[in-house]
Amino acid sequence: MALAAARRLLLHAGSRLGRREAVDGARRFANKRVLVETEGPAGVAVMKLRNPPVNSLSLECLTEFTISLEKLENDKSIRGVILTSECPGIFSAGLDLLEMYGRNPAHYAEYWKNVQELWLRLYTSNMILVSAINGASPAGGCLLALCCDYRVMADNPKYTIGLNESLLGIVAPFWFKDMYVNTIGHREAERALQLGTLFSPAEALKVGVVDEVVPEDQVHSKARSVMTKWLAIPDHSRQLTKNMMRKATADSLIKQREADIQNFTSFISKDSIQKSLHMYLEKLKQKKG
Ligand SMILES: CCCCC/C=C/C(=O)SCCNC(=O)CCNC(=O)[C@H](O)C(C)(C)COP(=O)(O)OP(=O)(O)OC[C@H]1O[C@@H](n2cnc3c(N)ncnc32)[C@H](O)[C@@H]1OP(=O)(O)O
Repeated sequence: MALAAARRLLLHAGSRLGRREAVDGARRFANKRVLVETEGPAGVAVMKLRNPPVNSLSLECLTEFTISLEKLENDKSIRGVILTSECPGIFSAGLDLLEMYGRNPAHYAEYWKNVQELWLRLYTSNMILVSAINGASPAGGCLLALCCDYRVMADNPKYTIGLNESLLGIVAPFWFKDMYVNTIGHREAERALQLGTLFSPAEALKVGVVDEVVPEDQVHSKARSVMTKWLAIPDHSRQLTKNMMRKATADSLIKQREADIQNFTSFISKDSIQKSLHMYLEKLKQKKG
C-alpha cells in the first residue's frame, strides 16, 4: 500500500521526490536514486543510477527505477535509453542483500514482486536500451545489463560482470538463467552459473556477456554512437522483432509470477540460506579490513 502511494506521488512530475527541470535546453527528471536526462541524440534519454555507495537495488531504488522507465515509455518523443551509473567504479552491486536478509516473508514477497516488475518492464521495453557499463556489475547488476539491446563495457580489469549468485549460496531464478542462456548460449551459461563466474571485460566480450569493450573514457560516447545506429532502424520493425525474440522468455515469468514469488520467499526464508547470506555479508565487511 505504502509503495503504491509512493508510486503515485513519484509519477507526478514536480512532486517532492520527482522533479522535472530544464537545463540548457535539455530536460531532466530526478528521483533520489535515479537521474534521467534527455540530451545527446534526439529522442534519447540517459538514465543514471545513483544509489551510493554501490547502486544496490533496494526496494526504493527498484521503485524509482521502474517509475522512471514508465515515464520514459509514456513519453512518445523518447525512443532510446542509455543506462549507466553515477557511482564511481560501480555499475550496480545487484539486488540489495539487506532486503533479502533478516526480514519477514511479507517483505521478501513485496521485494521480489518489485524485482520481477522492473525486469519485465526493462526486458520487454519497446525503447532501444543500451548499457554503458562503467563499473562492477555482479548478479542483479548484470541482469540490468542483460536486459539491454546492446552492452558497452569499460576496459578496466577491476570491473567484473556475471551472475555470481552461486558464490553467495543462492540460486539465480529461472528467468535470470533464461536470459543468460539467450545471451551466451546453454553451455557457457551452465558453466558460468554453476561457478558464479565474474568475468573481466575481456572475458565478458569473448563469451558474449557484453558486445563491446572500450577505454573507460569512451564508454559514453560509444554508447551514444551505438544508439545512433539503432535509431536509424524503423521503430515498428525493430520493436516487433524484439518482441518476437523476447516474448517467450518474458511470458514464462508472466505465467507464473505468483508461484515465483512463493518460491523466492520460501527459499530465502530458509535458515541455511539466511546463514549463507550472513556469511557473505560478513565477508564483504572483512574485505574492508
Ligand atoms: C533465490 C534468490 C535469488 C536472488 C538473486 C540475487 C541477485 C543479486 O543481485 S544478489 C547480490 C549480489 N551482489 C554481489 O555479490 C555484490 C557484492 N558486493 C561486492 O562485491 C562489492 O561491494 C562491489 C564489488 C560491488 C563494490 O566493492 P567496493 O567498492 O570495495 O565496496 P564495498 O564492498 O566496500 O561495499 C560498500 C558497502 O556496500 C555494501 N554492499 C555491497 N554490495 C551490496 C549489495 N548487493 N547489497 C547490499 N549492500 C551491499 C557493503 O557491504 C558495504 O557496506 P558497509 O560495510 O556497511 O559500508
